[in-house]
Amino acid sequence: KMADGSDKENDGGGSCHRNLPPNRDVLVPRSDVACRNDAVVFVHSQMYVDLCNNLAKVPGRASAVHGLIEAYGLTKELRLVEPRPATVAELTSFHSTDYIDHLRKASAEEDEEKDIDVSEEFGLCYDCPILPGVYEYAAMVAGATLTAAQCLIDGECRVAINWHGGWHHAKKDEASGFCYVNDPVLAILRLRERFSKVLYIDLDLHHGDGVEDAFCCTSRVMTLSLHKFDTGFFPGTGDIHDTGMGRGRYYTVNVPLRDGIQDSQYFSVFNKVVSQAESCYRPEAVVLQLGADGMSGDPMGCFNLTPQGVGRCLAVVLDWKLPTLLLGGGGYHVGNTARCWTALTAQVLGKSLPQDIPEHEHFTEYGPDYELGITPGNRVNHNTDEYVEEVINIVSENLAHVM
Ligand SMILES: CC1(C)CN(C2CCCC2)C(=O)N1c1ccccc1/C=C/C(=O)NO
Ligand SMILES: [Zn+2]
Repeated sequence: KMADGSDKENDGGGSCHRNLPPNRDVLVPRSDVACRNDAVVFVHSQMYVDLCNNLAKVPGRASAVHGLIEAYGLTKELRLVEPRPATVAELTSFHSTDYIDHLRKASAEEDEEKDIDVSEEFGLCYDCPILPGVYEYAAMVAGATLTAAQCLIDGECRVAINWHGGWHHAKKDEASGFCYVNDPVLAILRLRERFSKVLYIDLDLHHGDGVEDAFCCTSRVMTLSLHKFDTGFFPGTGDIHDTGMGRGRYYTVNVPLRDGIQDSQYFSVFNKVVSQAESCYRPEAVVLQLGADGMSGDPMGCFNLTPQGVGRCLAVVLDWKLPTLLLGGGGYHVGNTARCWTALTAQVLGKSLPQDIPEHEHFTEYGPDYELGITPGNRVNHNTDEYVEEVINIVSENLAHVM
């Protein structure tokens, strides 16, 4: 049974003629669902940073992110909570037992014994090589995200952060896009035990396909992704007309964008779409994936955003005063990813930061300017105002079906 008495299967959702008991969802005053504690939980341990450093796709990124947050003195303002690895039971609340068993066995093998063609079947091949220890890494990242979600459920905080999570491509029984375990899905399933409606927002450059797939048939979770959508660009899903299925129809929102978008246009699209989604869906909790591979200077070289632009999007979400889980994701320029997530961490804390990067272990990553801000490049923007207006109109029409 879910928190609101609905069954897992029967989500009691649907469009305007919802058959929910009227007095459950409408009359609950919003203050009841937001917690009164304004602490900010930050999931961290040295072992966790070391694990992420060695096994995540971008070696050394975890310690650069943590190092900059610490160098700016923000860890003193955060409530640091140690992560613990997710249990098999937690991992299989979404992933298949076969897949998790395979991941665990393959991860334990030494390199030479690995039987490459067997690992094909679970998507564990080229993009997602089975590195020794990848199971421990994936279980710890999932456990960290679940730890953050639990803090929100227990009212320990209003915002909880795990910058080393956000692996949004992993599927029920398949690794994908270098994501082995889908920690956002696990967190949403956990939040659903306490909150009847969860809004997932994905601002990574790539479409959040794994999370969308997990919840495409239910109205209890709305997934909303802004991403690059172009022929041949990974993962290839996230078309504007993909709006979910069955009871989940209209509760999947896709905002496909082109190369070169900058802060002002991105914020304008975000603000119109996400504000309408919040006001018609009225979620009780939010999961926000903030992958930083859309930053100007990222080797993906697609979007042309800065931490300031994403910060304006974050401000809209924080203004709702709902339990909010912040996750990382992509981000392949180590310095810019650290700049982005440090700036966002400070924003959550209501702290303004000096532009000069403080002296610290990773100082050299920030040359030649050694400043916190990122300036947008002067690349061509393929998002015409007409295109953006059309996208907003189509998404807005779809959202009108959500009551
Ligand atoms: C292997 C990495 C993850 C790194 N990378 C680039 C970055 C700069 C140099 C290589 C990719 O394009 N990758 C991918 C390869 C295949 C499929 C997906 C991705 C990325 C997914 C993602 O970011 N989702 O949010
Ligand atoms: Zn990405």
